[in-house]
Amino acid sequence: MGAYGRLLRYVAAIKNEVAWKVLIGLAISTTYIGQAFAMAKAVSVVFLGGSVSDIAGYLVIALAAVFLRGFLTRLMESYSKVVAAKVKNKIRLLIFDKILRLGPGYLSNKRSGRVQSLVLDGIESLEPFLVYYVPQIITIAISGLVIGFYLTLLDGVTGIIIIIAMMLCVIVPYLTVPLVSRSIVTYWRSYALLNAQYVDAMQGMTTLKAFKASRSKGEELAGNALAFYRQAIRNTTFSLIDSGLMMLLTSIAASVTVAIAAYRTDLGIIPIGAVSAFLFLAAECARPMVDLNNYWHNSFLGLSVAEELFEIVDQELVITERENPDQTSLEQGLPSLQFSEVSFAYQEGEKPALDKVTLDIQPGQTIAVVGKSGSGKSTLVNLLLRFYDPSQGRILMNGVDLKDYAIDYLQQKIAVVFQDTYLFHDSIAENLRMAQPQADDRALKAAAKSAGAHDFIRALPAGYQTVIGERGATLSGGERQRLALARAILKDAPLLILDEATSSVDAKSEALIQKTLESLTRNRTTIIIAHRLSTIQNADKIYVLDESRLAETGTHEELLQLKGVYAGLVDAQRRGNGHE
Ligand SMILES: Nc1ncnc2c1ncn2[C@@H]1O[C@H](COP(=O)(O)OP(=O)(O)OP(=O)(O)O)[C@@H](O)[C@H]1O
Repeated sequence: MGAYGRLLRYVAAIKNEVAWKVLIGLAISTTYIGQAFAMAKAVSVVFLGGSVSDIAGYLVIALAAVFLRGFLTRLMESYSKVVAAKVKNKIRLLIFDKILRLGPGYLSNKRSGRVQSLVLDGIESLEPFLVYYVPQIITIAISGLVIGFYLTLLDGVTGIIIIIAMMLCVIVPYLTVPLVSRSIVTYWRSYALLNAQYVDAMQGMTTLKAFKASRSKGEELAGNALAFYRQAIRNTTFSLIDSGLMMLLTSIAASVTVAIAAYRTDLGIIPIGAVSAFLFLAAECARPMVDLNNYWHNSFLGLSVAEELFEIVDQELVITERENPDQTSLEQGLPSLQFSEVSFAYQEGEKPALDKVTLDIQPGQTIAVVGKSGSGKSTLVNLLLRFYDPSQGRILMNGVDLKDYAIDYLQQKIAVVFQDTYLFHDSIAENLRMAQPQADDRALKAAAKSAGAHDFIRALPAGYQTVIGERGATLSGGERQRLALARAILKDAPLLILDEATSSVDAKSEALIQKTLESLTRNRTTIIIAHRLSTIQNADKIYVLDESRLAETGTHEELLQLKGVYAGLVDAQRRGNGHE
């Protein structure tokens, strides 16, 4: 079990905490042993005809052990929670960091609900193994050996029997691993599937309602919920059978030990006083075994989840940075950009999204990229941001290959307004500050004014402090776009990319934004991707993509004269707008 061994490395990372847990665990075991020992002594004294006053001291010790155990158990519980929070947080940060480094390319093939259940519930399920099982097995090994050794001193044969029985209790649960693990893996998969479908349904609620598909989606979810429920029951059944067997085994082990001790006493091999020691201490050997088995069971889900988590940890980074990457070449004036014979396909062997595309953009130019839907326009942006690397050809910025830049440095120098604006469930101010965390309120307002967003923000109940819901759900499409534009303006980067940035705003706002853009693009290199061709007529150069290839290049007038793809697009748009 590879994941099992690798998880132990995470335990090594918290070895001090584990050591403390073992110490507290040993202290708890000592109270049990002390209590059992005192009771064994008391019973021996009574057996040998002693009075209540003769056993008073033992009873006080037993009582003190009970109180001390109560305190230690509480201490152990709260300490375990602190350790658990710490280790889970560490693993979550590790996974989150890796997913961020893998980038959008990795996530585009994953379901958000699946990733969510893995990072939240999945990591949560590692707790029993990391925080409980491992320290418990160390505690048992030490306390069991001590008791076993002591009992062996009392009687070698019975002592060895109890040590063997304890070892069996540790080993036997491993025998049911294949059966139980299969059941738990299925349980986890059905849970993750249900979660993914639920998140999908919630996100697509409006579509489901609009297409009257909510009933059929609901039925599908109910079907999966039932499958999950059945799997959960099956799982519990396996678990109960297994822990029942374990209890039976430990009880048999304790009873057989006591019976053997009693028999050997009867034969006169061991003294009568030793039987009571076996009576109480054999039960003490059995008790932590049952706990251990429970922790083992609870660990199972985590062990199956760990395999998936390690898949992410092991996932090779497609986008890498070279050693000592360039972090200076974008400081020299406005950036130029050269795409030279760039080809790229999202999936190997599939039709390329870009096919031998060559662009030459001079510093400070405003260029436009147009083309039919699916012609590859947004893919250019994905490559510029290094979400993906070209499969062939090179992209140079200021004469340096994008692959030679530090990724953070490169991305800092590019401000993008994406086609599908993403706003977070936070205040407008914080959403804007994502572009520049130190920006003061005046800078926020100036950016919002330039993007034509200030007036609508002011009209909101809490102004810039208004929380706008997930994906900016409480705003209109146009308002979301204006905020995204304000965010890009605030970033103040030398390369500005507008991917359909004004497609959802009304004519009045667009006129205002166009004016802002004119001043904004004056001291920047700008790439505008637009469907509405009226917005890019003044671009220094227009690149026309068709079927992933660069079909035409020129100014608006030059392209119209060509009477090719661009002229066709303009014509189609005019007719669509009723200008014919
Ligand atoms: N993440 C992805 N995984 C696989 N294929 C993708 C992905 N993103 C885009 N594609 C495909 O790549 C091609 C180019 O897509 P791209 O988004 O660049 O087109 P576009 O010109 O920007 O289209 P639109 O104008 O509709 O936004 C399309 O065929 C599209 O289906």
